[in-house]
Amino acid sequence: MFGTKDIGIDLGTANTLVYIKGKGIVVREPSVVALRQDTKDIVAVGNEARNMIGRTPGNIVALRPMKDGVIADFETTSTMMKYYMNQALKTGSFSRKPYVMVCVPSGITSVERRAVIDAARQAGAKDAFPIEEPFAAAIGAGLPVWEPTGSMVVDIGGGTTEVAVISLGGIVTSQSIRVAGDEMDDAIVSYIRKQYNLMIGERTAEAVKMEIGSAVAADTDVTMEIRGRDLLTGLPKTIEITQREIQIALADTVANIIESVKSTLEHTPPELSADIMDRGIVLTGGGALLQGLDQLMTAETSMPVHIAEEPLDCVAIGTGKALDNIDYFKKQK
Ligand SMILES: Nc1ncnc2c1ncn2[C@@H]1O[C@H](COP(=O)(O)OP(=O)(O)OP(=O)(O)O)[C@@H](O)[C@H]1O
Repeated sequence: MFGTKDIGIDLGTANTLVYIKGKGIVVREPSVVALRQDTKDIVAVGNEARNMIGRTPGNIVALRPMKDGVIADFETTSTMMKYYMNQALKTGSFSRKPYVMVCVPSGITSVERRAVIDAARQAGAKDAFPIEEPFAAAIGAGLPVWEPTGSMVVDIGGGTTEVAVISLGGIVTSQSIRVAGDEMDDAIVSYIRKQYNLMIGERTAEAVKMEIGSAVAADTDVTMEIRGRDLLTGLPKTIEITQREIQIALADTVANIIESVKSTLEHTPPELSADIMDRGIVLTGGGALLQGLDQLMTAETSMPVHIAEEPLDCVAIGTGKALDNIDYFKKQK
């Protein structure tokens, strides 16, 4: 049995969360880094860097190093992780070097995975272990992953949607698609551009999605004002859009996510399908919060669908809880 100060890190494409056993989530920041372009020196990390997206002068760039589920810029990713780990280490006195469990996006290569683990060691871990995202999400959602029963989790993050069926501590069947929250934002940007000749930023699109986005037949009375740049005049302009329009804008992306759930179910052994039928499909990740997505998925799959409690925190909590079974991960290594 290990001490209560081990660390779980959810290195997500959109958000990075750090969980300390016995303390809960101590860091929750966007996975964004601002760099000076010429020297590559880091100017800001997290919220401060996020506020710079789309607003930087020429020599500074604010970027999401893991956007799209792949590590585009590996050194920056490692530096960002070390920065967050150090922040977490500062929040408590550690009697010894902590064990660290890191959840990495499933799109990354084994070389990149290795490098993330090395970066955690360099940042002060006694040892570090990788954990697969849907597995961590399922643990965090409270699913009985170690038991001989089928559980299905759909983790809809920023860059990727992971669909997995888990039983007896292993992933039986899974799918990972690069369609998730970011793609919803892009769909809103392109809808507004086509319909209104208005260019809006990705942060505005995300705000629209969170406020009035919907996966099901939506209300034309629910509206929101948005600001952007008129592509014809080049001047700033404000328009009003309806929830129904955003539902139309998001329809293809939502259909892709539901399609991957259906096809994973088709590849699921019948005994496990029966278990999932009883327990229901569990949605985690920020995308689970899209209004009506659970309803639509229920209608399309004929399965019960539940949104996990605190969907944005499931992966981080799962990495932390996985530390209770650290022997299992040591053996896997
Ligand atoms: N209320 C909401 N409605 C719709 N989408 C939301 C809501 N809240 C957050 N999101 C979206 O959830 C996504 C972030 O989710 P999350 O933090 O789970 O991703 P991540 O773990 O960083 O990414 P990945 O799983 O790809 O590594 C963002 O695209 C964000 O816009």
